Amino acid sequence: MKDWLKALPKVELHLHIEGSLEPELMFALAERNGIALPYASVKEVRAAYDFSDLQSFLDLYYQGMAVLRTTDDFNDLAIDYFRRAQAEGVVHVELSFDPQAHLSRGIGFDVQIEGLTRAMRHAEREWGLSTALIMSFLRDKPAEDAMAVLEQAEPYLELIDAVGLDSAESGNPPSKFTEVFARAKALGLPRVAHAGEEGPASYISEALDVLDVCRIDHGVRCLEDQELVARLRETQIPLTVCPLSNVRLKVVERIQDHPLPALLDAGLKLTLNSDDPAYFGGGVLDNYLSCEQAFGWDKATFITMARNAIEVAFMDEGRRQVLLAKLEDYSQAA
Ligand code: HPA
Ligand SMILES: [Zn+2]
Repeated sequence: MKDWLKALPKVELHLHIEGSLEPELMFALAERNGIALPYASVKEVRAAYDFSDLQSFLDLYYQGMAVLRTTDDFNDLAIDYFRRAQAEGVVHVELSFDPQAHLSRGIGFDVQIEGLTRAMRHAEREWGLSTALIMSFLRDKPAEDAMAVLEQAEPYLELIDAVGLDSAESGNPPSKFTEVFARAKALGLPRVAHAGEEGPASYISEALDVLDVCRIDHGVRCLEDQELVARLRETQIPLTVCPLSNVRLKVVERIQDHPLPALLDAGLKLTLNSDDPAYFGGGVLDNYLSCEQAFGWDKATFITMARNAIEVAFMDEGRRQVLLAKLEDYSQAA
């Protein structure tokens, strides 16, 4: 099954590119930029990744990304991830980035976007990997800051496929960003948002009602509201679920306790993703494998997950048809 899951054409819809920074690259970039790290070794970094909740992770996530300073750094970060992703059978990646977390360190928007989009072009050329870019707003910062970033992004809108909402969820409801998301919509940008990871089910409803999102990142707490579950089933709004992330951030205690089987039983449109692979113990394939081990899902279930992701990805219709056909061929051979 491992080989079969590896060769299954998989799509990654929920990936924070800054969360793909492996300790080895963190050290290399720190040296290149003359930055001192608070760790003596790669081993020490990995040992520090013992999180009690989302905030304890975010503290290290923002600390780690401080090694990213130049266009080359952003390029190298994304190339490093794309190389690993394609090697584990990922055929399309939607990477989100957190411009505010870099602007606040004096790193220009142009530096970030030029580095990331150079890597995206390289991935398409070198590995035939298609990509999309999601610009995420930090929900624990004022909405005015997000609006300012959106304004700054306007010259680059051609390069941005959607906007998102991430960082500390509790106490930062989607409605805080009503105007920002309305502006993004007016600019023609599709919208997604993290909701129902640590925050309540009502944040998922709010993201749908107020931000008019087309996908929910995480969304696992929807099960606390059966009316919402019915709505998600009827509309087939996709959830980008990240099981290993949920274990590492103690949203659930063990993978066996994860609500994925209940979400599946409820008829929801689910996809499997990695979130922050360098911090949570693995990429997309590891997330698929952990579900196989925990829930014993059959091939048909994994094919459905992979197909869901292709169906709801931000990709052109030609590419979507190619990937659907590729998946169909693969499932026939199964
Ligand atoms: O898992 C996450 N949740 C919220 N914000 C984030 N930013 C990076 N990863 C995450
Ligand atoms: Zn996330």
